[in-house]
Amino acid sequence: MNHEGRVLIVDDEVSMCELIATTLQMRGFETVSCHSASDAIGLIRKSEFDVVLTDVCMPGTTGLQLCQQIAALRPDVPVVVMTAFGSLETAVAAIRSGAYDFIVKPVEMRILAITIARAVEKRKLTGQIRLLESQSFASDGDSELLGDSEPMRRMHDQLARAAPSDASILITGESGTGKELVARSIHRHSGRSEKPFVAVNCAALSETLLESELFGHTRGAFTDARNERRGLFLEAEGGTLLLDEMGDMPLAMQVKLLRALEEKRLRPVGSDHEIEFDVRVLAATHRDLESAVEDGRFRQDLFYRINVIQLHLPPLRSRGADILRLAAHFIQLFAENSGKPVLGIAEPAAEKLLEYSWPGNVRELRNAMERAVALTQYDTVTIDDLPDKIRDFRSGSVFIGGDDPTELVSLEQIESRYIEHVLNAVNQNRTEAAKILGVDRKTLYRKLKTT
Ligand SMILES: Nc1ncnc2c1ncn2[C@@H]1O[C@H](COP(=O)(O)OP(=O)(O)OP(=O)(O)O)[C@@H](O)[C@H]1O
Repeated sequence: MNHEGRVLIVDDEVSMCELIATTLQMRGFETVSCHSASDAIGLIRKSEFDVVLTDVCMPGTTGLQLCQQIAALRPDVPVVVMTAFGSLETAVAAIRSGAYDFIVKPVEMRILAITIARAVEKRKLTGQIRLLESQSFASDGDSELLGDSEPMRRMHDQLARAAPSDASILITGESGTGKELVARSIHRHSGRSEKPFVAVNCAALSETLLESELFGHTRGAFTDARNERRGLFLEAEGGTLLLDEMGDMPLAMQVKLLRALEEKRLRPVGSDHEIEFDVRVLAATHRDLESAVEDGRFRQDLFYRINVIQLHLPPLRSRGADILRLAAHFIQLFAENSGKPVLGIAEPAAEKLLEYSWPGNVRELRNAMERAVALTQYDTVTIDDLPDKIRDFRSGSVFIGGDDPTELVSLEQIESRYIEHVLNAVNQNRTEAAKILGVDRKTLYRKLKTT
């Protein structure tokens, strides 16, 4: 890909989009245009961009709201906002909404090109810093894998047995259940603990970037490759490499990865030579890889290669009293960090934590406790310090689904609505849904087909 960066242009005025696109293309940028914020979000979810350039005034979702959505969805993608001349308030609001920069309309094309180039550069730098941070994560107190509930004990047992072997391990579990923490723990308890632990998020990078990130590249392999890069496999030499969000790896990359793993050799992008490596590979995913294999989205041969041992992290809602142990641990951590004398949690608040369904798992609990410690006016976390979602959560109601609570429906309808409800709760993971529903996967598929 020979271009300076990929820019998404969002403006409801088609002629404006065309003018900007031509200007940027002439300066070597690749551009994609769309005419509404909702189309922009759809494109950002599907494809990789280095910068988003958006107008503020658009019918429907405004450019400022779009900034906020991108900041939540893809904080690594800088947004440049076009504001009307003389409207300083809008420019300030844009920066507050998470925009990286703004340019004033009527747009001066030379300034536009410089601003976009700066934003692309910024994105590259942040990517490198994140990578460094993930590599230098020390094994401090915050990285301990807490939990004493039955499912977590089983997990700890399996971890202790699997860690010293050199086998590939597939770590599965919903988002926020602690998969990365488990990977670090496997590394610490293995014969490779003195060597590096390196983690890479396969979902965050496009196919080309991922290949050069993993295998490295020679100088001049592509436009941006001013220097040679060793790649993460070689950075992790002798140690452990975690391929996080493995279920999102592009199919073409899966082929290259499988070859490298089987031959224990890799070829840096742009090089004629293969290099041997010695790295233990761990993979983590919140997706249902077995279904992905059945649907042709994940290669079966690669699945067998990485799934030598599987460690499954149970969702937080099934860990019983661990919820309170973890809450206490996080309260202590944030109380120490903020210097606030918060000692524990009041009973009604504790009951709510046990009742709640925790779709975001341990990460959600950690965030809730950080917020609660900041908010509380007492020496304990009270029910008022919990987010509304948790405080207002009602469990135990009879499940009917549908919009009308007085509606009377057939058992068959309840079954199909409940299946849909469970699938939504577990991110469409059919293996996990079948477990919760107490049926095997084949039965679940059959029921899905008939509904
Ligand atoms: N058992 C645990 N004990 C203590 N802290 C935990 C535990 N499990 C998870 N955490 C904390 O919860 C947060 C989320 O964990 P982690 O990033 O490992 O989850 P994950 O499953 O890899 O998430 P994702 O699938 O979204 O990448 C981290 O801050 C981690 O330290």
